[in-house]
Amino acid sequence: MATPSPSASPRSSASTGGWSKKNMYYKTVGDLYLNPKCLRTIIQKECATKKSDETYRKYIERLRGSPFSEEDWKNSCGISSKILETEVNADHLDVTHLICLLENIFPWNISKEVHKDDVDDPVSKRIVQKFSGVKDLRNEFFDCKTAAEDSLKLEIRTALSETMADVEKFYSSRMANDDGGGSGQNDARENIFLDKQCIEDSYSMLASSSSDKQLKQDIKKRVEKVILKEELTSENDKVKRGAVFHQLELTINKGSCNEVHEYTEILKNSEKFVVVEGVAGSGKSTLLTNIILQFFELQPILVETLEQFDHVILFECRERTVKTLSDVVEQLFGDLCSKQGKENVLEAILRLNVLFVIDSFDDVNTDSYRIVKEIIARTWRSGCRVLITTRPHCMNRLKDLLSINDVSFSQYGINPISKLDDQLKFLEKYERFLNEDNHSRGVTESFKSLESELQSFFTEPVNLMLFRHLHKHFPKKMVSWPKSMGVAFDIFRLYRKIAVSKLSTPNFSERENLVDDLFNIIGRAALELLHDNYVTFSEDKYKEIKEECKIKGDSEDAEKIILEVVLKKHLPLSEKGPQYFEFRHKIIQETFAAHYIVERIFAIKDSEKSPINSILDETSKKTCRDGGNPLADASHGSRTSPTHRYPRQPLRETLQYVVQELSRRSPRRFQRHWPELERTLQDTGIVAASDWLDCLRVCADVKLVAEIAADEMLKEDKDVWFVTNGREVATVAAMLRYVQVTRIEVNMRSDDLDLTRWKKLVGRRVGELLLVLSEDKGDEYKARDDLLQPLKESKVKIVHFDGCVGHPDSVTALASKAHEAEVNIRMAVPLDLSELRGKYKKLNVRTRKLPTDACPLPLPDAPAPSLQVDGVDEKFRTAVVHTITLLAPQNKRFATLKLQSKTKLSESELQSTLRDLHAHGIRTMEGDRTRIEILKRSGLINIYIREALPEKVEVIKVAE
Ligand SMILES: Nc1ncnc2c1ncn2[C@@H]1O[C@H](COP(=O)(O)OP(=O)(O)OP(=O)(O)O)[C@@H](O)[C@H]1O
Repeated sequence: MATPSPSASPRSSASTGGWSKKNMYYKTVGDLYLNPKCLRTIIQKECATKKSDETYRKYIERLRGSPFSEEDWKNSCGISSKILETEVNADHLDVTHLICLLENIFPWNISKEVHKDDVDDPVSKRIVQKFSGVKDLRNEFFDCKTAAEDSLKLEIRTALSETMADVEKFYSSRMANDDGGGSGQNDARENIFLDKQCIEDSYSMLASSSSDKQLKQDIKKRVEKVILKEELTSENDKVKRGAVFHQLELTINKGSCNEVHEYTEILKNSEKFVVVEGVAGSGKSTLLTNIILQFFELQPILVETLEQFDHVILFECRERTVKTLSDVVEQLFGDLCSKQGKENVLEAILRLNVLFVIDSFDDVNTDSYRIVKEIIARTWRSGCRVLITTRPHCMNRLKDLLSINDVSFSQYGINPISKLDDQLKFLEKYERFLNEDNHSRGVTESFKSLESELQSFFTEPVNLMLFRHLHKHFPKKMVSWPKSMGVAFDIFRLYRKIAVSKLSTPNFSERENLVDDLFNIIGRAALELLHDNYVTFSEDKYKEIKEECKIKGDSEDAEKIILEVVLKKHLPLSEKGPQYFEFRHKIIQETFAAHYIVERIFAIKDSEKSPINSILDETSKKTCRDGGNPLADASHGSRTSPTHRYPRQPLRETLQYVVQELSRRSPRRFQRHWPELERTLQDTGIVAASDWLDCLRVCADVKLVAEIAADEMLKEDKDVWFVTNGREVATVAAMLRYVQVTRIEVNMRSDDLDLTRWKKLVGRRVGELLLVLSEDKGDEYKARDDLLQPLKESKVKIVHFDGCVGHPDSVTALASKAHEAEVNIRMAVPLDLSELRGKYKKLNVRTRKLPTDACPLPLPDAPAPSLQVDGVDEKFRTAVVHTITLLAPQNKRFATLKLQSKTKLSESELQSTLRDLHAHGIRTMEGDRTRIEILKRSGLINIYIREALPEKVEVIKVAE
């Protein structure tokens, strides 16, 4: 291994002149990457007769001449059996699986005389053993980083070079036997071994402070040029992304509730993979670009632990200009790659701490899917991490891919922007940046004046952006905007208006007709591209659309303007990479395609039997590109109608927008075409309950969709429906029209709950309801009594309530519907809870100190309630005793008593408090003896008061 020259010392050790421990560590990690590399090359040689689409299981079965029984297969391959059953490419296999493959292939190749001289004392067997040895050392190294620093590193290197030497000998003699030596031998060597020196040199370049700085500067310049700003429309409204970025919240789903996190915590945990799932337009790509801008210090760094990465590499799955991961690397490190070779540079990069940022897994094509798999396989045991986004319907597919590769990951969802305050902040940022203060007041005022139900439709950034644009173009119409969840049709109307305004033809209706003709062409192109799974397309395709528009358009200008309005040129990060084109947003492509289908439906004669299928079949016939859709089979497999030539999965959202637009424009036509539409939706993979729920989110006001979603939920025995955000309030309310289930569990921030939608849900619910209303930290005593009022007139049965209550009417509402319930109340003001008597099986009350002049408000006594006093401060004794005695039930018995304080309370004060309470006759049912318990982590204090009062009250600290 070459020793780095002083000039190439990495930046972290620039002052000391030597390699830092971190860099040595990653250098060794890098060496270990030669191990799988070498293994893969051997596999390729040993599998010379394997067909490219043949799985390894099938290949081994072919070698042995008979299929495996399931048991034999599992015995032969153990944990690798699953992946070898489906994988066809060694690049996607990790060391464990590669070794297993070699173990299974060598014996057959020996018996089949591929290695005829290797029968006695087989060298191949020793090679496999040696690789296993390196693998064990490698695992030890990764599991124990401290030990890895010293002797282990040496051992690894020795074992690795011995293995390599054996491999080289083994294959060299074979090559010599095969073709008499000469050039063949060298070729064989080159195939097996990467150029270590080049890797070393690239690594030095990437890791040394001066050249790394230069490389980063070069990339930074391109990032600045390509992603620092976003062009919103063609109307000269470029914004600096950092200035308008709304701090999104992320959620982690914990069963029935969502845990909310700031987006800045996204890399805080240590999982190798972080998956961010979000509906169309929820801000996934924007989040990633924001992280990239932070990494290159084009914005202040807020994302925790981002600084620990040496490089960030962006890969967009909709890309079609690269075929391998080394191509992706070449896009960024072009010069270095032309000197050292892109594969060597990639190997060097994998020794560093690199964050791979992969956007839109749902858009993968055959090539980009291969690259994603390569990233998974090659970053599995390195210092690299991966951040990947997807729309929800491909989440399961991504999960399968990760789990088949044994990759653990954390999964976040993007929280909808539900609070009015946040929605306004989002809008204001854009207007302030675009320097449209007066207009801004207009936009935000206009938004404020919308009915709250309408406001609650704008929970995705893309919708809020649309609101801005619509306000600008249809200011008067905003008030009368229809209360449908969908905005797709409005997107289309907006673009039509912008396009019409760009034309110079004096006659308005002529302009409109021209735009309609041109949008028809663009809509058809949008559909054809989506049909073939293309979100980005080449310049040739762009020119083709342009030519067609030219034929239709009266003037060349018209077609130019319109293409500029709807499409955009995508600038690649790489200087030399080919440019490509796309719609301004995928949603725009989808809405244009949907509009095209709807227009065709309108134009078709009533007698036409299956208009939607005819339109789609016609599209299939026209398109001849093989867009490759690796997710199609797995995500809906047998659900795809065998009668269609191509999978229709890429049209999933488009057809949902068709439902939305058609039902809005012509309920009669919609009813008539629904049976066919339903089947077509199924062909796109909308089959399971979760798929229909997804569809319902887009068209919640479409009764037919709600009915199917509800039915599917029941068919799948989903007898408890969970509601964790505003979207689910709407979808569950829609389904409740048709079906009642055993229980509905609502667990969300009260701020995210829109009153109008909530009233609908409560009004339609008959039966059990679990209601947990949480507040942001610090706001635990903010009551939303308005949310409890609708309970009064409802037919719900509250079985669990957790929330803050601030008015006696809310207690009455709760008491009227609670039955055998667990009730956890935070009292915002002193309240009489006696109405709850007989309604609960457990009552936990939290309160702050009551005012000195408050009168007694005894809690019900059976079953004994629990009480927690929050916000206890240093001089607490009197106030705490006063509060507890005022709330004590008639029999003075509490189940438990707790105090919560932000500051450390003095033990003697606590002991005196307990004595005072004892003197007032207060007792607790829990606790074997009188004592005080301080919980170490939370600081919560349990007070146990039994009859016997020891002279010195024990204060003990316990771990939770
Ligand atoms: N956090 C944000 N702050 C400000 N604007 C945002 C934010 N997120 C998204 N936007 C705006 O909304 C638009 C749509 O967002 P984005 O493209 O990131 O959504 P997406 O989830 O990646 O959509 P898709 O799944 O359709 O690809 C962006 O072009 C941007 O203008």
